[in-house]
Amino acid sequence: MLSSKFVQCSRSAASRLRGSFKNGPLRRQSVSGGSRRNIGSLTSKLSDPSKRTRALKASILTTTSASAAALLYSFLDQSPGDIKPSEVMLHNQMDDCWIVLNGEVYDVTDFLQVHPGGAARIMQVAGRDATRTFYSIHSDSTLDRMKDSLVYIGKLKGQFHIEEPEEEITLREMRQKIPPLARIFNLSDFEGIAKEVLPKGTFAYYATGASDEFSIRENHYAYGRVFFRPKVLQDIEYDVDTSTEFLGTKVDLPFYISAFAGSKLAHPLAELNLQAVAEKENVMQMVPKQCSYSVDEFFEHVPDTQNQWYQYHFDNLEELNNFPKLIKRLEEQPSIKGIFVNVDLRDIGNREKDTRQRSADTTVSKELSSIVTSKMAYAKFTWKDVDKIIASTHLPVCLKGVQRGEDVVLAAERGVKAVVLSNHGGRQLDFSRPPLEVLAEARTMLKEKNLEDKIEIYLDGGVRRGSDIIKALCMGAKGVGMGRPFLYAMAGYGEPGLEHLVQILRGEIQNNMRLLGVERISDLNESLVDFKSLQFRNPRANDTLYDQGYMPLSFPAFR
Ligand code: HEM
Ligand SMILES: Cc1cc2nc3c(=O)[nH]c(=O)nc-3n(C[C@H](O)[C@H](O)[C@H](O)COP(=O)(O)O)c2cc1C
Repeated sequence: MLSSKFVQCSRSAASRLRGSFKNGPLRRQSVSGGSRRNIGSLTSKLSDPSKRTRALKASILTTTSASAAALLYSFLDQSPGDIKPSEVMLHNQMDDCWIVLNGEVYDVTDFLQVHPGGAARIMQVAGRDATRTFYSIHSDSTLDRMKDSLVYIGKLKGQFHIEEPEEEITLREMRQKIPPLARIFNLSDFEGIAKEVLPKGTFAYYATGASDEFSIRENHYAYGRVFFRPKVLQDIEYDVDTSTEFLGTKVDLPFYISAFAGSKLAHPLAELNLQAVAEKENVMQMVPKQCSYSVDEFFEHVPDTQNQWYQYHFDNLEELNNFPKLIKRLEEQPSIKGIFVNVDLRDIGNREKDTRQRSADTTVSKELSSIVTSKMAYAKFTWKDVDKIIASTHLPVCLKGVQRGEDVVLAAERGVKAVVLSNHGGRQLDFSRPPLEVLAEARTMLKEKNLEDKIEIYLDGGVRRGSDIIKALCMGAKGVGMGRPFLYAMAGYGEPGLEHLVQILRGEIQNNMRLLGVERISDLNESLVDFKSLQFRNPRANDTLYDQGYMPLSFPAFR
């Protein structure tokens, strides 16, 4: 029998948002209660002499007029509840930064240095009302969770005059003309639409690779170097079976929704959209650490019967030390069938497209454009830590971001249950090889050591067609992950877009299987592909005459 929780969750993400949350609908939280609670400690922070000096110094740096200085002095004495927008606007520097959230003014100067999204993101709204920007990215619980890291200044008096930016007006108009889903034939179509309906900055954040973006392109081109060797005249039914097992869990399709930050920029319901579609289609969802909802908020909406993995990475040593606590929480969550820990994040990749776009934003000062996002010192994380994690849980422990055959062998020898061959969608080390190439290498090395059955191999990056998925499975992958296609589909069309994406891939996979002459996923094998050219990387020489003459395939037209 279905539990009431299951019934609740089988509805669409949107209907759930309208009122079925156990603790009331997700909405902006009024911070007034919380901020009052914090006033004691915050006032004491303000009365901290070093903070006063810093505020004073910053104001002298940022203001030149005597009246502005007078304003500052008056602030030092004032009680919360009467800070004018004009005053907030004075605090818009790295060493003196205020923002407004839900009508409350916060000093975030110190927080800038530790903000997981980097200082530059906050500086784009320094001295301004950040509410809209903040909630377009963060979960409703983030503010409550992090309040102790901010210094509360007081209540805003009046409002900021906010003009709707021109870009937003244009995007709204584009959305009114968006092609119907019936005109979306493939995953690239979603990308073409997302480019037109997302703010430039958001699209750049999604689309960016690292440096010169060789890896991001090669991820995809590698699939173009593998061709099929179909078997004809096979005794197969038309109704082919696309189901398979991931780490012993039955799923209906051989791909999964990979983990990615920033879903809320694509759609307000963010990961709940993904969860709803994954549940409906019995597709594996890898839940990201950087989810738009807290762990408890999110799992409240996940039925016990759903299949999910959890992705985690260690921003700092504290997170590594606290991991056993999180593992306990994940073990209590029946939907979680595996933990995937990133091993490709010793530093953040040089994501130039994203950085360049931000620097082009006229609202960002020159000084700011030189600040690179998220220059974080990720925690040192070694094979010994992997051993400890494996020993601490009964959940399968898996590694995401492995990039050479030798490391797959090491992982198998140590009891890691699965690896994802991935270069983070080309966002980390440029010129790291396409995962499809690493797959071929890893399979050979595992075979040599008789370790083939000890570990499952998944891969992600550049997968855009059902045929890509089939090729990877033929070459020995257990399943294939995708990131950007889901973000793009969600950005244009929300949950129906995601549903459409799954249907497109299902159709392509079934079609390919029939034409290859196989009935089941387990029938896919190396004899069905010719990958002799896989190693012949040719990062497409610029054949400009040819390129100009070639008529490219086009995206759907706007109405
Ligand atoms: C409005 C200004 C802000 C912007 C534009 C912004 C942007 C971002 C972005 C883009 C990320 C994701 C980082 C990544 O993908 O690598 C992030 C993460 C994060 N930010 Fe902010 N942020 C802002 C203000 C704040 C404030 C005021 C807080 C604290 C109250 C905060 C707390 C966090 C936390 C905890 C994370 C880690 C992910 C999470 O747990 O949600 N941010 N931020
Ligand atoms: C915008 C964006 C954010 C991402 N954030 C994360 C993340 O937080 N954790 C993670 O393990 N991988 C993250 N990834 C990488 C994806 O999990 C996946 O490896 C990659 O998207 C696969 O390439 P594809 O986008 O070409 O399918 C992110 C990818 C994108 C595009």
